[in-house]
Amino acid sequence: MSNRLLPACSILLLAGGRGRRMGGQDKGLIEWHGRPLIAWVHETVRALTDDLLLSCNRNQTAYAPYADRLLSDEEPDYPGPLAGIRAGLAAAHHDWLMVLPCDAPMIDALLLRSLHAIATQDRLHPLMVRRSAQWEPLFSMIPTHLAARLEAAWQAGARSPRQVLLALGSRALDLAEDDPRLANLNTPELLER
Ligand SMILES: Nc1nc2c(ncn2[C@@H]2O[C@H](COP(=O)(O)OP(=O)(O)OP(=O)(O)O)[C@@H](O)[C@H]2O)c(=O)[nH]1
Ligand SMILES: [Mg+2]
Repeated sequence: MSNRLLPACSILLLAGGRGRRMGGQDKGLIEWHGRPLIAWVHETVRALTDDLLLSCNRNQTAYAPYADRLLSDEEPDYPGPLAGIRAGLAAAHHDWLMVLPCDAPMIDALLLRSLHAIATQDRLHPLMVRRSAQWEPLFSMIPTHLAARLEAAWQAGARSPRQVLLALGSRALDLAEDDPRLANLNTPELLER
């Protein structure tokens, strides 16, 4: 069961950020309990897809072992995670794109299987994790046939993944606000945990 591919699902790991709160470090490559953050996420997702994409804007050589294909943003200067999602949707080989951040090392495969199972009950809409009232577009599933609509939103100036996925009719997967599997490591203090 745990080694089974998620049907029709590409996975995109987002590691294309500036890492300002980490002093400008490339967050996915920061070590946490002896390994880069991206290695923890990679270990969890590797067996789930045969189309593993990774969005990064620097250090391509270091990231290469953690994906089948690397993508980078078309626009310079870090336009935000929607740029990575846009590139991922255009590149994905499968009907669905699962989007995950590079800095959530405690994400687990059971949660990702649930996200996939619930999303694929409905072929039309994205599914986003929601914690209390907070939508989390970087833990999401997007049907790749929505690429053209996302592209239109991008061309119209949209840059917020949350707003775009809501406009595309995203459904919610409700999880507890303090669900440890979703913990994001955004600052050096959090790395001490
Ligand atoms: N492709 C791409 N991904 C991004 C961009 N900005 C952020 N991300 C990714 O989106 C996810 C969530 O972003 P943040 O947690 O804010 O990370 P960050 O932007 O590197 O960090 P801060 O500069 O401190 O906000 C991370 O996995 C980032 O790598 C971007 O401009 N392009
Ligand atoms: Mg950011």
